[in-house]
Amino acid sequence: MRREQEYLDRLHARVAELRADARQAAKEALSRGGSTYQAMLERDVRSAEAQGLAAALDADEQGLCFGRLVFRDGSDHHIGRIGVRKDDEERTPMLIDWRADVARPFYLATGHEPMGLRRRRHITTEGTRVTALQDELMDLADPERTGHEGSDADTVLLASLDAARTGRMHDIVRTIQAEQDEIIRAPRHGILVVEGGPGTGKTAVALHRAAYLLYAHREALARRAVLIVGPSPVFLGYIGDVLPSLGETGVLALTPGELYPGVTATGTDTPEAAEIKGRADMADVLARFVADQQRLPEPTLVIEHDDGELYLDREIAERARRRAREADLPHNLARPHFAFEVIDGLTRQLVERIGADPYGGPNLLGADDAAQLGKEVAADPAVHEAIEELWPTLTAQELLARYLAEPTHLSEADAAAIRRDDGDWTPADVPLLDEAAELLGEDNSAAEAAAEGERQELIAYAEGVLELSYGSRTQEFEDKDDEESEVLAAHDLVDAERLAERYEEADHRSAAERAAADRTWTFGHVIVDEAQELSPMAWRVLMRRCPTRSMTLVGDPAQTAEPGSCGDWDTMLRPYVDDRWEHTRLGVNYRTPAEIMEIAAAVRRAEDPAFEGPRSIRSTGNRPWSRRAENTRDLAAAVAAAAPGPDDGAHDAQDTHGRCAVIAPAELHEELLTALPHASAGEEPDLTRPVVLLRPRQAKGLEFDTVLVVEPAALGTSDLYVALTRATQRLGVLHTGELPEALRELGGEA
Ligand SMILES: Nc1ncnc2c1ncn2[C@@H]1O[C@H](COP(=O)(O)OP(=O)(O)OP(=O)(O)O)[C@@H](O)[C@H]1O
Repeated sequence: MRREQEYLDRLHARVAELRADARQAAKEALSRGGSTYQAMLERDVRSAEAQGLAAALDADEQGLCFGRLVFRDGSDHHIGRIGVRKDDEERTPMLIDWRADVARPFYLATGHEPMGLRRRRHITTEGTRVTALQDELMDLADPERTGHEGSDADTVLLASLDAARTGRMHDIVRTIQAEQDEIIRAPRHGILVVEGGPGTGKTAVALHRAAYLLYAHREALARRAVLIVGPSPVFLGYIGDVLPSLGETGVLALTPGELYPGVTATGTDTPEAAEIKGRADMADVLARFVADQQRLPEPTLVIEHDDGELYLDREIAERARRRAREADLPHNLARPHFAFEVIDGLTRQLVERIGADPYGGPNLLGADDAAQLGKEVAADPAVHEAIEELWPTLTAQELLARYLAEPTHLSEADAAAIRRDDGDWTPADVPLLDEAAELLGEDNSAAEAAAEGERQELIAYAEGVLELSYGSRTQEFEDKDDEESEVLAAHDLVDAERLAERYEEADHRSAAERAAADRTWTFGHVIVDEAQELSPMAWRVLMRRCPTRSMTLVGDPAQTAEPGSCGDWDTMLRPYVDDRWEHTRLGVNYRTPAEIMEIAAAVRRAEDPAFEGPRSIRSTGNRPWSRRAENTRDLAAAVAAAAPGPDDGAHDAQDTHGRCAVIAPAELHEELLTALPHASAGEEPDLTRPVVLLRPRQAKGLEFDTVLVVEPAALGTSDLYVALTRATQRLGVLHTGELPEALRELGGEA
């Protein structure tokens, strides 16, 4: 213990040095200029590394070093959440990153397959103090004894599973299990599906996989960033500490409703509307709706022009539309083709009329005259108004708002279900907006004009500076150097352009930050949690964000709650990769004790007799209970009595009370809050509070020491299954009406 403590003290001293260095390096890396692709790449990689290191070093109190591997060949390594090297010539490793190959035996070695190990040590720390050692002898012939042998890795695992929850997810680097390790380190390319029941560590594995990939493919991923998609803002908050504690910051975490930059989906759809909007057919429906915007004049549009009336008739418009469509470009980008053809058609009309030879001879106008007329037609605002009427420039938002106000190409009932005149965007609108943006094409002209404007301003500024210094010269000098000064001005102009370019390069945002603002960004890897919930339209968005199809999808079809989701993996993925995706399964439930899992599985079995839940790794001896109340007010009082009171507070992460969630249908929240004024509730409740009141959907992916499920009969099977499996220790069920059959056997409160 003493020797380990001394080692750790040296390690922490070194980390303190590195922390200061990393902060400085992050600053320097970001301000580094350079115009070449390589320089920008290096900057991104360096800054990601340095920022990550700083973040990981900040988190070092949480157990920087947690293991030690002693090999038969005499080599000996400490394992930790990041790699740390000495400040000597060889940069000798002091701590090996858990992701390095050398560290693998820490997770995989067994008595049967010792992988060259003599001894594996688990080091437990509190802050910077070593509090316990557990040694596993891998070589029974080894005569050395330390007095810490006897326990095995499960002791460490079970202690971590039993610990009180803090409302924030923690990393599991100390105790990654072999089946999880395989998934975490699976090759980057291709689609990997990780399926598993509640509590099997899918989220934990997905996050550690992100950390592993960022480590193993630093260059590629620091530049393109990793996208993590999770079900709700509360969930993203819950998992938000894990990657920074592992030193990784190059990750963008979004909910499916946030995938369209600039749009916040605050509205809600009926389940029916969400299902319709999520159907794969909607891509085709929107494409047809875009084509509907490319109209023909009915009747002929008459345009007052200086040289007489112009008739934009069906024939001109039809030809122009055909030509524009042949260009096979998105709507907004094809518009110039349409405009060109219309102007051409109208000019011909004018030429034929003005130049007509009354005696029937050839047209009297020459090519120059015709060109001049063409220019005038092209400059006429009335012509452009007419073009805009027939082929409007549209944003995705405009198009979708138009569509939702009057949905077409759907059955009457479906159209009625999604019709909406105004109101906020909903999560189900987001994939439609993205689809619309694809169909319309990025209309970058405004952004480009703005960028060009900015560049011109900089050039003008540089010229202004030049003029100032030029003006301050003596007259004599000016006269003499007239020619040269022009050369000088041109020279400075070039510099001004360089300046403008550099201005663009000095974009100090990280790749993840740039990705957040850019709809067309493509990520180096995409991780989707609760992947079973996504609609076919949402998959289209994610596949566009990841053309390399380097993806990890985790989910549990048995927990599917959204009406419009794809349901099974094959339906989800076949359209994109046929059957070229890999399927893995996690089968051990680390969260829910056996007593609770049994009840939850019974709920599912009522619908599907063949259902098998994941196997719980532990039991707690706490029997789940139920309690009936006469009416809603008594129900609320019973919930309040079962939940921790305002003074049993969990005010810091170290407390032992843990966290309690009350999971209840939305209709009951008001009443429950009167009885539980200290509970955190609302759209984004604070999970670190001792009591949290949640709707069933909000509870997805989360976990608590104690869970109180209220009125289970009001929840659908899937929501109920999710709610029941959130507890790590205790479960209570409170109700007024009949219980679902699977819960009727529950005894009373102990
Ligand atoms: N190897 C491990 N060591 C320690 N804890 C683990 C390990 N694997 C999983 N856990 C813990 O088990 C709990 C459940 O993990 P996680 O939330 O990742 O499960 P999940 O499969 O995503 O569950 P759900 O589908 O119910 O949301 C978490 O507290 C996680 O930290």
